[in-house]
Amino acid sequence: MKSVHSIHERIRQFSVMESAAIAQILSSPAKGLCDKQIEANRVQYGENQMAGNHHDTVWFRLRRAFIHPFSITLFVLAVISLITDVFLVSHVRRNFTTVLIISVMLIVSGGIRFVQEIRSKKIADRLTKLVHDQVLVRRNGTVQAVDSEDLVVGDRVLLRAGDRVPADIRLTSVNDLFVSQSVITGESGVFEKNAAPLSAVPAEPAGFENTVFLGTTVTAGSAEGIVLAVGEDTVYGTTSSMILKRKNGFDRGANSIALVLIRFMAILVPTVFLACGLTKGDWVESFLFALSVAVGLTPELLPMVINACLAKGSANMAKKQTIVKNINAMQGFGSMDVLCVDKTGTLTSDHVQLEYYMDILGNESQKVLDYAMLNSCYHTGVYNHLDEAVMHYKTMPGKEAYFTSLIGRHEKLDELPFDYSRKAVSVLLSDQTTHLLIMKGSVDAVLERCGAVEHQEICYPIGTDASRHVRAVVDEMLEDGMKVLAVAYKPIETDTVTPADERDLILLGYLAFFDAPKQSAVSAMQSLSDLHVDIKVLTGDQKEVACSICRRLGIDTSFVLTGAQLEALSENEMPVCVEKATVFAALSPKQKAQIVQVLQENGHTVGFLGDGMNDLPAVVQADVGISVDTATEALNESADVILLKKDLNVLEEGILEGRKAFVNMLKYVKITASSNFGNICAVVIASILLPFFPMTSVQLLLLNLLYDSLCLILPWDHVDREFYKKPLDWSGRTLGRFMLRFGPISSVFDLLTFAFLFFVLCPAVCGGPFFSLPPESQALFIALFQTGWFLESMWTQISILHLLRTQKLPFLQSRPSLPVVIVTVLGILAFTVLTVTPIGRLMGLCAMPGVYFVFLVGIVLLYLLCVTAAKAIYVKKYRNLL
Ligand SMILES: Nc1ncnc2c1ncn2[C@@H]1O[C@H](COP(=O)(O)OP(=O)(O)OP(=O)(O)O)[C@@H](O)[C@H]1O
Ligand SMILES: [Mg+2]
Repeated sequence: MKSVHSIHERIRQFSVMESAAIAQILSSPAKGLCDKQIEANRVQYGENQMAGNHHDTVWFRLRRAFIHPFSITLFVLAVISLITDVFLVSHVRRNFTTVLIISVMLIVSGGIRFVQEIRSKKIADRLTKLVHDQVLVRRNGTVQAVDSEDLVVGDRVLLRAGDRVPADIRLTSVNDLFVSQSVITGESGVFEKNAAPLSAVPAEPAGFENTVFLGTTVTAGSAEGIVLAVGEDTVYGTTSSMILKRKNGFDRGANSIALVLIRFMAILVPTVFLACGLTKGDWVESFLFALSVAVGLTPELLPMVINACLAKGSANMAKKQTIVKNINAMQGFGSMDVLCVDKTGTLTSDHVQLEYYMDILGNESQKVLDYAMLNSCYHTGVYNHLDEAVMHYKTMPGKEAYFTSLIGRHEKLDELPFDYSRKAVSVLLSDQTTHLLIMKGSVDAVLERCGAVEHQEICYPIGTDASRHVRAVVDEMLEDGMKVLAVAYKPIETDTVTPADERDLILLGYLAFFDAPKQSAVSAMQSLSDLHVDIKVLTGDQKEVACSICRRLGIDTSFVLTGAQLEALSENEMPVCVEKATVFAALSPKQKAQIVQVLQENGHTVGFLGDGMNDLPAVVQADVGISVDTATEALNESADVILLKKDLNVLEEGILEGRKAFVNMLKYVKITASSNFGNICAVVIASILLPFFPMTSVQLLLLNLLYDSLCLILPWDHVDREFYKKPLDWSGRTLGRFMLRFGPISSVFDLLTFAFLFFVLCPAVCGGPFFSLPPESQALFIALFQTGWFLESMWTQISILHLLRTQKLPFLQSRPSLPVVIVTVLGILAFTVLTVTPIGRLMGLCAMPGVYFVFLVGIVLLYLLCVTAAKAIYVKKYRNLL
């Protein structure tokens, strides 16, 4: 096994070399690789893909379609029958039919699976293409955008703020490059990188100051570098399986379902084996029969039905502006009961406007705007809506020349990029005569670094009095829901800046941004709360602004928690307070994630919708991380779901689709498992009482396969509103009770059928009770009995599907979709006809006398009546059917 951090030898060696030497060794000229070299390097150093993606090929799907417990059981049966029916018997008695039938079943079931898998894969591929990661590289002398998976060692990559680093890259030139590499090293905070060779090879990834690693994010600046390692050779590739947080809610649910079924099997299968073995003495046949029972009990098409439901759901969501990147997150969508959102763009319009630029007393001031413009223009961090709003002034008619000349007169020397814990950004500029440090940021962050205030070109030392004045001006704007930033500056001698220089600044004034509350958010929130999804607002903005906006949108602001208050909470208070509050303000990125985590620990399935770099930790932490397509690449890369439009209404539709897919999955699992369980119980009893097997292994498997194939239509079924008006639980928790309530009812009717067949119908047709008959008539007796049960099982299973797919009266109050009706009706007809065809005869089935169908209709109706009553009791007791 590889060590936790395995740094590729090439990266280690090259870290101490000049970049020109590296370029020569990797034959990577300054104008980039040529096509021939790209292919050569791909062959030599490999592709930029992780193992998981590689293996998801057509071959992989083919293997998955054909190798699983169901097909293996069939295969074992085929081999055994090959030995007993073909090899061990004389030439004349040789019989290939069973082997043939089983082989056909194998191919058909694998084929259906395969087609379905390929369809799902196609949908998934199409969706991921929509959100593909693109990188800028220099190739053939031009700069072009390519998929990050196409990168090869030796490529020259260009990086900008907001990018997710696409490979392990040695930097060749940098421009104030800052990266956040917590994915690799676990340390939070941003680190500056440079392009100079190191003096010695460091031991830890954190020490490689001239290398950026796959998976880390560029928070500020820009750079160019040569790719040294791709795919699994990267540090991320060797550690990702350990570090990457898996969204495993889905697997957890699937496992808990499997566990319930395994428990049932563990009891039933040995019972069948022993019962048959002891009563019939044929242990080999009993073993095969028990094996088929085990297979019969599993909803073996479950993975396929799930895939089909999820793929169908995600395709529907794509039509509604929601792209599901991680298909397993669909389940999260179905069970999500708390949705955390940020403020800008979600609750407010996305167009933030700079409304006022003013001095410390609140009068308009051109100097404040000029300094803000210089700051926004020259810092190279991830741009957000605030910078855009400032820069917008540059394009105003008549102002362009003024601002262009202002910016032209200044030259940038250095910067301290924006980060969400400091909540401020500084740039160091030179205007030929002096060096000027200009800072803009949250009022608190800037004010605590100021030693003086400036009014009409005169500086006054800051006193307690001044800060009270400052507060008065700012508070008024905050109350109106404005976002306020402070601007400060100081002349400085040096050519570079460090955080220590950010003190004794002179406060110049404020910028007030207006961000109108979005009226459509009100109705969206109402419909989300109708769907029982709680909304919580998590913002980095000040409490006053957040409250003002929330109040205008009708969000409860009676209990608001700020970042500082959150920090002061004890371990016991935390879960209670987080549960109670609906608005959280002045949060750091880490606190956003912390809140999501606390909510998860409280038992919620949490979604998080955000669009900034500061939302990244929370998006990763959430069960469903949602971002917007205009968000930075790093965020989109980590999100499970991407909205093409940042709008809560879009999300509501997504949630509904998720839940519908989910209901159809649950229908399949619960209905199939319970009717299989009922059948198996009847088999156990019958095999003890009867002198022969109530059904052959092959018949049992065929019944199972036919029924399950019909269920493949379920993803296309309508879903009743009652089922999706609340978040759903994906687990085996209620599966057991569902099976135990509905399964035995079907067993009772199976046993009634057995009695009718054994004591009435078969003796009447064959001319006497079983034991009094000669062997040929006994064979007919058995065939009639087995066919009778085959039909009864099939008819009841299909009709029960219609009964249990809804809480209401089937057909009258809740209609299944047309495809479901067609498939099930045709299914019943086809399988009934099958019993009189030559294929049916090969499987030991035979034509039933007409009178049996009269009995069959009667017994199915009686069965449906009983289940309807049981359903009413079940719904009354547990309030929900599925
Ligand atoms: N470009 C910027 N320059 C200076 N300061 C900034 C900038 N962007 C944000 N800030 C400061 O950081 C704080 C938090 O940022 P922001 O309001 O974007 O957080 P947020 O959680 O993303 O908010 P929202 O919920 O509205 O999206 C702001 O209130 C502001 O003080
Ligand atoms: Mg934001």
